[in-house]
Amino acid sequence: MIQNRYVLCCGLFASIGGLTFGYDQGVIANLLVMEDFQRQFPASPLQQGALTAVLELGALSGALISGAFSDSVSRGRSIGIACAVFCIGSTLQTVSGTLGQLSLGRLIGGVGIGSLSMLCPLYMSEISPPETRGSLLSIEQFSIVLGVVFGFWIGFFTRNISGSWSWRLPLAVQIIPGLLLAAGSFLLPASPRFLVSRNQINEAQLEAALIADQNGAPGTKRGSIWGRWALLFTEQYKTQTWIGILVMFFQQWTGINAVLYYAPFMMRSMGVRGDTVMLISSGFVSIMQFLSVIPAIIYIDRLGRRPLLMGGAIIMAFSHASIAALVWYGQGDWAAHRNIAWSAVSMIYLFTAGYGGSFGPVAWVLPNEIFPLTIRSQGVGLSTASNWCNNFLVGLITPSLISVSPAATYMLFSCGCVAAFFWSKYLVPETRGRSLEEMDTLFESAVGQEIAQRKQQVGHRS
Ligand SMILES: O[C@H]1[C@H](O)[C@@H](O)[C@H](O)[C@@H](O)[C@H]1O
Repeated sequence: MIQNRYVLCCGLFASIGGLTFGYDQGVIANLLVMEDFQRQFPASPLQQGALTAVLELGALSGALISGAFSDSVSRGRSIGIACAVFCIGSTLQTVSGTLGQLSLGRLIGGVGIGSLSMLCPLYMSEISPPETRGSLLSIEQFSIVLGVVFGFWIGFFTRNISGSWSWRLPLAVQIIPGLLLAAGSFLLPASPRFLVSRNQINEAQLEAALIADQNGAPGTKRGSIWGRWALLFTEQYKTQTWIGILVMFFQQWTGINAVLYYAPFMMRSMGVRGDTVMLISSGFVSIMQFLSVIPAIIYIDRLGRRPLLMGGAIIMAFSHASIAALVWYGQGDWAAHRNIAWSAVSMIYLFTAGYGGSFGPVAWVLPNEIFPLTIRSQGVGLSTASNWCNNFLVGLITPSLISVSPAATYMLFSCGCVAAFFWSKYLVPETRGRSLEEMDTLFESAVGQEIAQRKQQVGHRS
């Protein structure tokens, strides 16, 4: 990857989008327990849940809206617009004085985040060569988790500032990456001519050439927006569409967010108290997620996507099942079962490591490499929407499940991981090292022909 510094720099820069996504997820855990925040926004448990969920619903619409419209303007311009929406939402959150304003800010910010979570990996996939596409796209996950780590620790350190700056400051900080990406987005779209001259013809060039070509060269007509959405479910493309939707479905039903959002709750039920709860649950869980994505970035293009998915699914299924057994055994009296409690905590870390090296990054890689150019924005938009939709559903049902039976909750997620294993083994084709053209043979579609034709057109015009 280092060999192609230009691609790496553009990819790294675009991955700032992931940072905004993770930051928002990381920061909320701390805000909800801050004194001044609770005084300013007294909220029932239901309202607290709604405050978390409203961002996910905004993000879900953001991903779908961008999927529909990002073909009308360049990828770079779309990223710029999404950043502007994100910054407006973040500013509103920072200055808000009522729960309504704060929720509106999170809704608007969510639309920006959802759009960025779809647009940035899409852009990254289009500029990267096949040999390093997996690693480059895994940087999206790296950025998301780096954002979670920053969000958590910034909130953790500002929580003792007196007055409303304790929570306004961490909310304001997120505007910085938003502004940075917005400013840089104007430089992002690569010039086809420039890349062709460097012998780096790939999807980014094709896209840029298509956008520049308002009338569309012969054979490049892309149909109406609705027509392209409908194409997703035709015989020719439905395999890719379902892989995109399901990889995000399984990512969420591994239970990662149940662990992230509700780990403090579980730690408390094990008798751990005070700041330590936050630290060892949210704080260290996110650090573990961050550390475990590093081997995935290094090995994803050597080992392939499927081995990572299958290996991760086994580790996660085992960890969840062990937690279920330990919790079931020890929950009656944690004080008498301290070792069991700490074994369960260590299984949470094992689960997170398994997730961080598999479904965490791979779910951001796969959807971005399997769709043909004609329907790529819509396909990636729908897959990303599946991420947010399932994220929302898991968040919605987990508290009720845990209140009924924590052990059964972990067993449910263990079953999700077992299903994810069989799905990866039997239904996911290996995309490692294949150029986007070669996806044809995998999916038996005409994608490659379309791309090859476009490349020729770009080559001729340059
Ligand atoms: O890949 C990300 C990441 O793992 C986040 O920590 C999680 O909160 C998201 O839901 C997921 O899509």
